[in-house]
Amino acid sequence: MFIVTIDSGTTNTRVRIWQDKRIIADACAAVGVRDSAKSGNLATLTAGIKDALDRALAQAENCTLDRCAIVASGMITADVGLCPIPHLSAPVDVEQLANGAVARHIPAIAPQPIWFIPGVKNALPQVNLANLDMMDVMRGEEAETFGLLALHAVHGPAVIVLPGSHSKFVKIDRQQRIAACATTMAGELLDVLTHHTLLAGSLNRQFAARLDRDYLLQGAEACRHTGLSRACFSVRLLDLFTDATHDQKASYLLGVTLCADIQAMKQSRALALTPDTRVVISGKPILQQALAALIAADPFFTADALLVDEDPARPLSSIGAIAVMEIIMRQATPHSAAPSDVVASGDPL
Ligand SMILES: O=C(O)C(=O)C[C@@H](O)[C@H](O)CO
Repeated sequence: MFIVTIDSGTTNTRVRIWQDKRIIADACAAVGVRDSAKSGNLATLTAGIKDALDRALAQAENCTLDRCAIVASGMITADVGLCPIPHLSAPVDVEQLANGAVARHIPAIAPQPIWFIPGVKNALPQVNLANLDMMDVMRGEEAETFGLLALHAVHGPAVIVLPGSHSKFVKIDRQQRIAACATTMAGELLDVLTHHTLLAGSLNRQFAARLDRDYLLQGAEACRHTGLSRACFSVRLLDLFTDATHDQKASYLLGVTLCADIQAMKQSRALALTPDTRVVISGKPILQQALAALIAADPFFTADALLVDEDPARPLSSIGAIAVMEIIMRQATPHSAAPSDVVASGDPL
């Protein structure tokens, strides 16, 4: 039996084919829900996923589509995705995630149903301005979270940090459930500032290759003291009036943006962090090191953060999706696709 995992976000989709817990083929497509949101239909997204699936299948020896179970996670289950599913309300464990998965026939992609994993939201009966800070959502990171828990000896209570375009801070409770999360737009912010503002000139349109800890901490301090916007402009001043290197300027900007992340994590009423809460950081090494350095320098925290390595052979999103798929296959859940579940790519959203 082969398992195909489809990890589809806002701009990119990755298809991997697995056999015996090993990736035997993979392909990427520059499509995501941004395409369907822009066009108002699913044609580009569907065609991109199908193309990536075909390319992956062409690499996979002895594997044909009819021998595959297919499982998908990410923004693909959002209102502008291939299979809109409401978020499950936290707390959610991996079994509940599997029970909430929906099978849907999408003949333009595969003859068999695709299992879609729902996202997770914080439990809040009604959202208003007074409690907005307690609300949060994720789609895709729930699979990554359970992937991380499957691979590493992390026991709740803990907060798992998944840095990305949207950084997620995911609270795990004692029962190894997702209890709540908080999202920031640190990755997108850093990307926009580095590539699409005046700072692009000061930073040569590049992120830091190596972390300069002093500049990181100074950037964070400036953000705390003068606010995000002024601290960002200080990168230009470093460029105009000092001989700071590229890595120093880029580390400073990293400190500015991540300072706001640490603040979000500490202030979140949904995460309810205490000084001794275990913080576990995944993601790119430079982001891990930067967040760990900011936590080490922050008197609020009494414990060092734990860094977990990313293994390209065992991507968290796929490991989590496979854990969900294995539960589905074990249970042989009867709620497979009804005829009304059939989606055609030309359907309007
Ligand atoms: O659930 C939604 O609708 C989101 O917008 C969540 C988004 O932040 C993703 O988690 C990014 O990966």
